[in-house]
Amino acid sequence: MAAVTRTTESLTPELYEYLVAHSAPVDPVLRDLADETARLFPDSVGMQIGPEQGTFMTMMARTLRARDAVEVGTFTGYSSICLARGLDSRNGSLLACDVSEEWTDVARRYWDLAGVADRIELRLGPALETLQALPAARAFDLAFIDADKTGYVGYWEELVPRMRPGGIILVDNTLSHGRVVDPAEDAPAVQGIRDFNDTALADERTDVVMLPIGDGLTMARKKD
Ligand SMILES: C[S@@+](CC[C@H](N)C(=O)[O-])C[C@H]1O[C@@H](n2cnc3c(N)ncnc32)[C@H](O)[C@@H]1O
Repeated sequence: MAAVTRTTESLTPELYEYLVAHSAPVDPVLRDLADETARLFPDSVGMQIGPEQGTFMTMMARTLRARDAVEVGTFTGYSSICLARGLDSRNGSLLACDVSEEWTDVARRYWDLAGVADRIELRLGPALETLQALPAARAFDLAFIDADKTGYVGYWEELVPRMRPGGIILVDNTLSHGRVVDPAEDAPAVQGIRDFNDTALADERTDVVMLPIGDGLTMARKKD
């Protein structure tokens, strides 16, 4: 292994709180959405991205001046609102893919409240089929993958060719809560993430960095 010059700090709960408090504040719509999701779906609320990740994704969309974005795994809409807010306000569009009508019904309500409903198109159904059915010319500046972990390699293979040069793919949960490095861990979801991480690293069409945001956020840039 190459010499390590400096490592990332481990975050204590106090440090994490400080980090969130010193990032752009979460607005009332996202706060209400997080609260309602916790109330309606207490066993699933952990699937939602955290506030600093949401802010980072909005900034990423703005920095890229992204017009066309796609999300694989929408749930109740937190990450889709963060992405949509960063898109070009005149002609930005986000294709949101999910299988759950129940969860995305909540998302639809909050897209209205956040004022981004006009720039989000929801497609219900297995996301791999949705992506495979897109017209050949459909291209993206920004993509976010956050659905079934065993499907990540398939989503990657569909999305990389559709990314514009310089486009960014963000991929969630790439540390699998630390389980990626546990040799005794052989759950399909963890193996799916390991396979994805190896696939992305070996892919010569992109440059990749894993960021210690949330449960690990991989950022891949399509080469020019
Ligand atoms: C981790 S959650 C997404 C969380 C969301 N990005 C957020 O920040 O609130 C994963 C989502 O993927 C969806 N999903 C699971 N398998 C899927 C599939 N094959 N195709 C499309 N969506 C799928 C689930 O219904 C769920 O809403």
